[in-house]
Parts: sequence; structure tokens; C-alpha cells
Amino acid sequence: MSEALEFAPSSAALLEPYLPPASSQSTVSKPFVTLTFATSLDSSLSLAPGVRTRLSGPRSKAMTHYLRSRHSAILIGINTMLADDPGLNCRISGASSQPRPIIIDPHLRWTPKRSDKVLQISRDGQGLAPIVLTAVQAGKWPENSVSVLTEHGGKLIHVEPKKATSSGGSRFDWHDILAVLSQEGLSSLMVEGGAQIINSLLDSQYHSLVDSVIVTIAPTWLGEGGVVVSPARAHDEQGVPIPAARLSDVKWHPFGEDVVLCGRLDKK
Ligand SMILES: NC(=O)C1=CN([C@@H]2O[C@H](COP(=O)(O)OP(=O)(O)OC[C@H]3O[C@@H](n4cnc5c(N)ncnc54)[C@H](O)[C@@H]3O)[C@@H](O)[C@H]2O)C=CC1
Ligand SMILES: Nc1nc(O)c(N)c(N[C@@H]2O[C@H](COP(=O)(O)O)[C@@H](O)[C@H]2O)n1
Repeated sequence: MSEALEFAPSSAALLEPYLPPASSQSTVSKPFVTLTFATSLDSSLSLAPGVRTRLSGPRSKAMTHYLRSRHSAILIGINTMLADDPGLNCRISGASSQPRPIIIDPHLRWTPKRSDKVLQISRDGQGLAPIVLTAVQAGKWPENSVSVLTEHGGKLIHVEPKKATSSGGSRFDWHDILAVLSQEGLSSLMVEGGAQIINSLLDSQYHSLVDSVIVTIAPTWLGEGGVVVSPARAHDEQGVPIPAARLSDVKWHPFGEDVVLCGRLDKK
């Protein structure tokens, strides 16, 4: 991967109040969590499930890669892994550190292959191999997946699911996800998507876990059928609908034709 992005120190300074401390401790009780993604004006991350969609322009893309350089881990859901075949590395010229990719794959739908971009990149020394968090018990992991991940420096970790979706899918508690990452010595995490991952983190019970939110807004409507960020409805004690989440301490920064919104989630 020969792409070499540049990000000016003056732009980096705008983001600094929303970033984890530059000197990361080796042991932390909870990683610093940044929720970050690129969205359309109609809250879509992509045109349709499984369709990789470019929203960020060159300057906001470089901003995202700068964020990757400032976090020790980057987390995506399995649909994103399967749809995008992402690299999940930082491609800023001369980046001094790379984030550890974390893939949430409760049912082990991903079969790691040497041709997957994230593994090619780790072989080339331009990024790190992923850690896969799964609800599948260790004795039932496919041998080939274990060996391909291990040979690249990645691994599988079992996480006990705390609830099931209406369609029978397993869901982790975010406290458990973050506890595993702390045990792995990862002191900061950027949660990149997709929509199901983001919507699950935006549940009010997890607001206190999110330290900052950095969203790229692209000047486009993707239209109906997109993959939409829209957290579950919230209600007051009388059952009246209330906003699901709100940001404070907000700053808006133009990056090319996009705008980057920085803020902190109001705690419930
Ligand atoms: N514009 C952007 O910044 C980004 C766009 N995307 C796009 O998003 C799309 C994929 O998004 P989605 O379909 O919503 O899928 P997703 O990437 O959020 O993965 C969904 C799957 O993750 C697992 N999952 C989610 N929350 C979980 C939890 N709390 N515990 C355990 N497992 C959990 C489940 O297996 C679920 O089926 C792709 O098209 C991708 O291109 C993805 C990331 C960023
Ligand atoms: N910030 C941002 N802007 C977009 O326009 C995007 N489509 C995404 N997608 C996320 O980035 C991953 C791709 O990463 P690589 O470039 O392959 O390293 C993709 O999987 C989404 O998580 N992000």
C-alpha cells in the first residue's frame, strides 16, 4: 500500500482536546474511547449493506488517519470487515505507531485469508494484525483461522455475550469489550463502525464509556436504503420519547468540503 497522507500540525492542534493523552500508560482500567465515523447528511455510512462507500474527502480522510496514529486500537464490526476488506492502518507519512485492529465477530463469520488486506498490510510491516473478539468458545475455533491469525501476530479472544438480538445474534456488553482491551494493554480505542456497532455503543447505558466523538460530515445525501446511524429510541419515566444522545463541548472544523464535528457525549 503506497498511499502517503499528510496532516498539518495546525489541524492536529484543533483535535487535541478530544484525543487521548499522547503518553499512553501501559495499564489502564478503561481505554480512552473515541467514537468516530464519516456520515452523509442523511446519517448514512454507506449506500447499502455491503457496499464500500467513500464519504470523506482527502483532507478529512487524512484527519481519520491521524486519529488512527493517536489510538492504540481501532474497532469495527464484522459486516464492515466483510464488506470493505479494510486496511485499518495509518497511512500518514512517517507515522510512528499503528493501531491494533479489533474485529467484533461474535459468530466467527470471517475466515481469515492471507489475501485479506489487513493481513497483507501486517506482513508488509505497515500495520498490525487483528484481534478478533468472538462469542464462540475456544474449543470450537476453526484451526485454519487460528493459525492464519497467529502467524501474522493476531489472535482470537472469547468474550461471553450478555444478550441476544431478536434474530438470535449474540451481543457483547461494551464494559466487557473494553475490559478485554485493557487486559491486552491497549490504552485508547477508536470505534469506527459500522452502524450496528455505533448504535449499540450509543445506548444510554454506555454513554459514560465514550470520552469523545469526532464525526466527519460529507455534503451528500446517500438516499434511502443506506446503512444508518440512529440509536435506539429513549424514553423518560412517563414513556415520552426523548433525544437518544446529545453532544456538548462542541467544535466544528471545516476540512476541505467536509466538516468535522468534535464533542463529548452528555452522560445519562
Ligand atoms: N463511513 C464510515 O465511517 C464507515 C462506514 N462503514 C460501513 O458500514 C457498513 C457496515 O455496517 P453494519 O452493517 O451496521 O455492520 P457492522 O460493521 O456494525 O457489523 C455488525 C455486526 O457486528 C456485530 N455486533 C455489533 N454490535 C455488537 C455488539 N455490541 N456485540 C457483539 N457483536 C456486535 C454483529 O455481529 C453485527 O451483525 C459497511 O457498508 C461499511 O462500509 C463502516 C465503518 C465506518
Ligand atoms: N472516515 C471514513 N470515511 C469514509 O469515507 C469511509 N468510507 C470510512 N470507512 C471506514 O474506513 C475503513 C476503510 O479503511 P482503509 O482505508 O481500508 O484502511 C472502512 O472499513 C470503514 O471502517 N471512514
